[in-house]
Amino acid sequence: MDDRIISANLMMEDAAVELSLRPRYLAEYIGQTQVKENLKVFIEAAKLRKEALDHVLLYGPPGLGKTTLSNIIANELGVNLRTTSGPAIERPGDLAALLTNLQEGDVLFIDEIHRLHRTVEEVLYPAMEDFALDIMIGKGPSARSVRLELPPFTLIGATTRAGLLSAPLRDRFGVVSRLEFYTVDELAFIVSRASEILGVDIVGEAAREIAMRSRGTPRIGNRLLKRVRDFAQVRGDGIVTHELARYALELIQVDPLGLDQIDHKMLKAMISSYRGGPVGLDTLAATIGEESQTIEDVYEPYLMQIGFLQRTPRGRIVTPQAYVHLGLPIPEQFGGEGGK
Ligand SMILES: Nc1ncnc2c1ncn2[C@@H]1O[C@H](COP(=O)(O)OP(=O)(O)OP(=O)(O)O)[C@@H](O)[C@H]1O
Repeated sequence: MDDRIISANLMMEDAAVELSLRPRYLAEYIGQTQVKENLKVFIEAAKLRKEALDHVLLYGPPGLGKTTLSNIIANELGVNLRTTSGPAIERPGDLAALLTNLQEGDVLFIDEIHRLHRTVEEVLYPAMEDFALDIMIGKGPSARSVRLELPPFTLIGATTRAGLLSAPLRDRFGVVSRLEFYTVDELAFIVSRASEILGVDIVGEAAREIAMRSRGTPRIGNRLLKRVRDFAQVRGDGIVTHELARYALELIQVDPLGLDQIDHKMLKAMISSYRGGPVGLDTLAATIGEESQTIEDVYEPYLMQIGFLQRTPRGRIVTPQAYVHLGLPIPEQFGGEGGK
């Protein structure tokens, strides 16, 4: 179970709050400027032509706002949104049922689209390309295929692993957008906005402190805000001051760059057992008792983003910046004093 407070994955406790915090229009959606600007034009053009928007693929690490953006796209287009996920569509018939229930221009959102079954994916190709379903009727020699027309619709696919998408599926998306980690300024804005909605009294520096420790991810920012609010209510007078935010974040063991105990454990294990690397992903996973895929999808992207880890063909390497952050001497191969 992934229950780290700095996990970008959706947790049970997030669900209700996220609904209330989710921006509903592009104008309220903070950051991701490039993606937003492009979408604004494509949405406007589709509306002018009274056509369905081209299919959209959103990819990037978890918690950056793919689901939120899909809701916004449907809202801006003024159409219905149907939501499902790759693993939830077990048989081609399940997808056919979803598709035949769409109205003209509707948005179908498929989260984790890289996990679609191959047989389901094949049904999706003609649906995306020609707005048609090819259905097999009968069995054996008398079997024949019947083509069913679908209303024009927009498929939005979301994935954390664009590399796992098959080429034919990827090619059928007209718009492919990569979501990036958020800057501290953007996150501070998101945390302040969430505080307003949740009725939390917070000073600007405290929102910024939370933002700095949110690993570039709004979902984490919102979660840290809720925990800090608890401390303000129980240990303080309800107001989230800078001092209180720092105190609470220290107690919940999220360091000034948003690293938790597991990040520290992983980096330290790489340093003490493998002299900082290179170390292979599977070896690393076994050493710290985590799944390789979790390390690769969830933890590593942020450590690479802040320049603490580097991926090389021979494995992962801890960078000098990480040694400095952990308060360890920089090794000789980086021109440091090493353990001397
Ligand atoms: N640009 C943004 N501005 C304001 N809040 C945001 C933004 N992006 C995301 N959020 C907040 O972060 C929460 C998580 O976003 P969302 O559920 O869309 O992430 P996601 O990328 O779909 O993650 P996953 O696919 O892992 O569920 C939302 O409820 C929303 O409150």
